[in-house]
Amino acid sequence: MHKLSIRDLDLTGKRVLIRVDFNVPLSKEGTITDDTRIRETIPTIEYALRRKARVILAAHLGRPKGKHVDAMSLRPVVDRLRSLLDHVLDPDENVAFAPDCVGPVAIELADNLEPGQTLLLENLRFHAEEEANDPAFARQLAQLCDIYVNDAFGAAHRAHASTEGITHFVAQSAAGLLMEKELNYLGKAVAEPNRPFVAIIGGAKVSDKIEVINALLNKVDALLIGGAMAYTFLNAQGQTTGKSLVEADKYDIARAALEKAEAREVKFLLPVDHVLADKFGADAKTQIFSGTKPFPADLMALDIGPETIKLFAAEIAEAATVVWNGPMGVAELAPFAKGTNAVAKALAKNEDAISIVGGGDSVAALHNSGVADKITHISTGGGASLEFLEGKTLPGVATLTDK
Ligand SMILES: Nc1ncnc2c1ncn2[C@@H]1O[C@H](COP(=O)(O)OP(=O)(O)O)[C@@H](O)[C@H]1O
Ligand SMILES: O=C(OP(=O)(O)O)[C@H](O)COP(=O)(O)O
Repeated sequence: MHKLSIRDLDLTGKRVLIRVDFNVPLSKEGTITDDTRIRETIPTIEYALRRKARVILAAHLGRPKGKHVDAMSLRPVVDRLRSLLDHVLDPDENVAFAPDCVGPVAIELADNLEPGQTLLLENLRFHAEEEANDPAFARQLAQLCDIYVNDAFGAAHRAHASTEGITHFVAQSAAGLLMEKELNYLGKAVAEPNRPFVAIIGGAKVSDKIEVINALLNKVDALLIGGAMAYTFLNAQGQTTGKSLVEADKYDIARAALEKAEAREVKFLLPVDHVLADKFGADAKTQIFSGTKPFPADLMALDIGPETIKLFAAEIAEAATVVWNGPMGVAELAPFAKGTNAVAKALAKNEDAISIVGGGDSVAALHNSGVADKITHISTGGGASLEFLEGKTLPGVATLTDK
């Protein structure tokens, strides 16, 4: 990588702001259900603390849309972070928390940090200026630090104030250890992928990821679509899908992708059966529904069905490289986790293939399926890894200081 690395810098005594991706899945009660993203950043934080940096951590959680939302506070992350840093911190040392990511309190807490101490800032996205990449807000973040490090690979596809704007107001911007690891691994894995190359896309961020599908069609031999993403495609093909999540303004993109797949002879597999539910909840009434007839109007699809599982598993068994982002259904609720678990197991079974799984919820689901240790690379980025594989320049990387 031709970008400055945290390893190139003298951190001693400096206020080092590390942008991390702590966008972890939370239970309804607000407990962290998968801490992979926090764990994966520990080497960078530890590296800085051991060199006596004054560490300031900045992150987002969820999509609060510029408002303070209690359920999306980063405060619950403090305890987990403290325990994961136990081997580095003094026994009586705590991770400090700033209730706002900018402003006088954040400045005072950052200035008062001693070398080797850590401060976590409240959710950046409680300010609309973060996603708007507002220069004045970026400058406020920059005022907190002497050096900026981006370790948030999972958010590197966003040109936000904390991932892009801030770099214009600090002297040095470097990649963290996790960022370097992800870029190195993903860069090598897909430069010359072993074929057949299969991509599996699911999840709920349809408008973000549907555009990526078009680009992936230039690279892959087969594309398997599950999760909420599937219903925009089925709808675009004329099937009515009840109350399933669809994004009607994306039909044209969906149709174009289907046509491109046909023209390029890329296998494009959509679910052929579904688990339909009367509501979004663990106690929903469910039924299996197959075929192309209209779904009952009052039901929604929350998982792929058994025939689809067979179809997808057969494709995965033949693959030499598999990239997977986005659960096949609402995997955080047990009645709708079967499809995701089955895909995870199919991936684990194909031990000869290079398998790459990315995304906050996908990785959480992978851990729940009990086969995470059989996956070649678990990435902390879903959308970010897809955009990187597609060959796009990630704004959060492009803007770092050149070596
Ligand atoms: N059929 C579906 N209908 C509604 N939501 C779904 C469906 N399938 C998956 N989801 C939701 O998708 C979310 C994960 O999607 P996404 O954020 O794109 O994945 P990742 O975090 O792995 O990148 C989960 O919260 C899950 O409930
Ligand atoms: O969870 C994330 O992305 P992912 O769901 O694609 O893995 C990142 O933290 C980015 O979050 P965003 O998609 O709300 O910008």
